[in-house]
Amino acid sequence: MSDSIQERYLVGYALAAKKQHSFIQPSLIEHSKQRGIDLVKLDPTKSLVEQGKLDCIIHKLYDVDWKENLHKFREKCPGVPVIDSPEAIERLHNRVSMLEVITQLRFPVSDSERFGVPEQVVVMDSSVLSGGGALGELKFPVIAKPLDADGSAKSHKMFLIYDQEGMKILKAPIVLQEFVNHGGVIFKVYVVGDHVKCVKRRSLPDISEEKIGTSKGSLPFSQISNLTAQEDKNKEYGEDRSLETVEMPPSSFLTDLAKAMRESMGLNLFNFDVIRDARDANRYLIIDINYFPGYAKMPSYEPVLTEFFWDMVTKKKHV
Ligand SMILES: O=P(O)(O)O[C@@H]1[C@@H](OP(=O)(O)O)[C@H](OP(=O)(O)O)[C@H](O)[C@H](OP(=O)(O)O)[C@H]1OP(=O)(O)O
Ligand SMILES: Nc1ncnc2c1ncn2[C@@H]1O[C@H](COP(=O)(O)OP(=O)(O)O)[C@@H](O)[C@H]1O
Ligand SMILES: [Mg+2]
Ligand SMILES: [Mg+2]
Repeated sequence: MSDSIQERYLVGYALAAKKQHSFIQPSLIEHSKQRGIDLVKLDPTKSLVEQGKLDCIIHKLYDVDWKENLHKFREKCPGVPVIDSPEAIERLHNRVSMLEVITQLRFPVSDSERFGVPEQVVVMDSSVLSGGGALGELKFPVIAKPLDADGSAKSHKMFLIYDQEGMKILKAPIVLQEFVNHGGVIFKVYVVGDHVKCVKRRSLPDISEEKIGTSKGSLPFSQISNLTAQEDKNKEYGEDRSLETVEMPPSSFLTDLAKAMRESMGLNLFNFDVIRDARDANRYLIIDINYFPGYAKMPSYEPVLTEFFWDMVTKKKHV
């Protein structure tokens, strides 16, 4: 079929400048174009109905004006898929409601693999942090994570806390989460509609009982899974740890889990971080869920995203 008679579709995107730069790559534009899909940048400040005959919208913007703009568009054009609904995305902006998704899943667990989330408590009042009772049943070491997961640099600033003294650096609201030894590797599971792809990434190294006994205070870190091997080495988080020999979790387990999460959250574009308990190889813990992550780092990102756009514009089912 020649280009002139092939039906063409319009996918509008509304993304922050950094995200646009990493996601809307020439290779993706070209791939989609070949499939009859044109990617068009939206002006989030202007009415969406006046920006072309859109067949689908993708977005990662959180301000009130944008949500209002989207809301009006959804009312006027209810048949056009908006990927995803702001209300569904919102749940991932808080590290407590994010992991409640997992604890509420009614997913038939396989005979071997089990899943859950690490024990955690949320502290809303900074004065509680200086007293001894903030941890409840949890034991040191813990990871302290900002409660808000709103995409700001601040929301990724974490601390490994070894003792009560280390708690002094923290400010509420904060989530204190049990540190689980997991062999220094996380599995990042990317979800794009029906498509599920798992990759391995570096993580914090295990902490031995001996180290727990001798370490004091706190250790700050941020976005450790995005460090290169060299940066990882320089930061002295451990030896240069090769990921190649690490066994992947069974893919059917991850696919089933991703499907259950997708349906439960009503989201199509997200990834989640999974660790495997070093003391129990069949126990997997979900520690983080991210809306619209860095897909350009996912293998085959162009064909996978193009296929997803195709499914959306041709009105195949989406959650
Ligand atoms: O920028 P990238 O490509 O590293 O992507 C970030 C993600 O990295 P990942 O793809 O999981 O390795 C990153 O994932 P992590 O939180 O590091 O697990 C987030 O999704 C981040 O978005 P936000 O800051 O939480 O809104 C993502 O940032 P944005 O691209 O959305 O700003
Ligand atoms: N409970 C935990 N036990 C051990 N390591 C953890 C735990 N939670 C987080 N980490 C490590 O900290 C990193 C950052 O935590 P994460 O919750 O994924 O925050 P972010 O949203 O910034 O990616 C993880 O990729 C992992 O390396
Ligand atoms: Mg993470
Ligand atoms: Mg995250």
